[in-house]
Amino acid sequence: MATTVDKIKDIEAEMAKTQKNKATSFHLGQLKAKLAKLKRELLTPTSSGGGAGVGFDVARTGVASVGFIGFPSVGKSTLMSRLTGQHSEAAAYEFTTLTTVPGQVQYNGAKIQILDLPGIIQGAKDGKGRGRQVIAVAKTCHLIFIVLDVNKPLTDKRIIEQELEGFGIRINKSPPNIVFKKKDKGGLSITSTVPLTHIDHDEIKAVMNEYRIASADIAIRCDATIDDLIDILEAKSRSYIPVIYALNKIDAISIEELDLLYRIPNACPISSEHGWNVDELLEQMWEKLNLVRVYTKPKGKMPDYSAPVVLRSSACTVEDFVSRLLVKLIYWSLMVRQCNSIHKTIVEQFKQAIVYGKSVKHQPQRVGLAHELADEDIITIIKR
Ligand SMILES: Nc1nc2c(ncn2[C@@H]2O[C@H](COP(=O)(O)OP(=O)(O)OP(=O)(O)O)[C@@H](O)[C@H]2O)c(=O)[nH]1
Ligand SMILES: [K+]
Ligand SMILES: [Mg+2]
Repeated sequence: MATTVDKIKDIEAEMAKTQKNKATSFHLGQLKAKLAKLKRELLTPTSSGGGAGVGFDVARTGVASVGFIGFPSVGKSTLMSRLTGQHSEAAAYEFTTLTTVPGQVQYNGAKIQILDLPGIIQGAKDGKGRGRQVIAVAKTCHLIFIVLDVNKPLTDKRIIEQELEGFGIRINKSPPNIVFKKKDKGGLSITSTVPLTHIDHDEIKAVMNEYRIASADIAIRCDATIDDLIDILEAKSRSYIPVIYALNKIDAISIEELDLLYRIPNACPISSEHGWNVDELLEQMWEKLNLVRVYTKPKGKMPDYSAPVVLRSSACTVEDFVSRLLVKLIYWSLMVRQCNSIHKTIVEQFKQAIVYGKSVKHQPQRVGLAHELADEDIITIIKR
């Protein structure tokens, strides 16, 4: 019986020899949808393999995690030790690192977890080496550093991107602006707010047919490709993750070569060994993570600027803030054995919050639990 990998190869071969035109667009749409389904099958963790495994899953700490992806010996572990002070074995031979090595960096008052990972090789997404487990860990990170050795061909960059994309990771991209709503009846209704230059309705129908979707509203609000549409249908297995290209070992190249590297978007040239430009890398990391620092101000007192509560921008409401405080409080009360004194959660006791900062129009402003906080806001919680 043909394996999933064989089936994928067959479809890719057929797509390569099919020219794109009006007559073939239905067929091509169908092939793309089939391919996406097979790839999902390949990457879904089963008891017999796939997913993360022993030595790969580590406890998550901090407000966000950053994973390192790269070919062997590009300097991932050297960078890890440089950033965190946590030693990760580095050596001149390939596959020095064999498991996930966690470390932590404290930046702007936020604890950020750093995950040094084993090197991957081309074909990792198809099950070569431990690449699948490694990329599975990266897929759960909030930011990925693609570490590249500047002495090696720049085509390595593209190969790594393809490996990540093949795993459902979308790099430095937000989800396509397509609103998809499945219905019980009424057929397919396809509308678009911009001219579609990459897809026609035949292709869309072929994809829907392959996914056995007979009735749905599809509102396309960008010049989408068929891959964008499939990304929406496969939303559960897609992760949109920011990436920084850490271009390592610049100590080994000329100034002229270095100039060229500065033109690459989302990149940061560094030397892990010498610590060159690592500050810039941390700054870029901070920007990409888009974290929200909130300072607490006890009523009638000055704000506490020494220890912000740090939230991710995807969960930064007053309620998220309060829950975080609660976690800290429970932890603290466990430490001093006062569990019984916290019988009511702060959320239950919450009356309102008084906020100063970028998230509010008036300084200060009274807000409720659903209010979204912004970076460097100051908050006072008023209890019932
Ligand atoms: N010249 C130079 N060499 C470096 C730099 N960073 C790392 N190296 C060297 O590159 C080699 C590989 O470094 P590692 O940190 O082990 O690389 P890795 O990517 O973790 O390798 P694997 O774990 O095997 O995938 C070592 O000999 C390092 O000393 C750098 O900035 N400049
Ligand atoms: K190495
Ligand atoms: Mg290593």
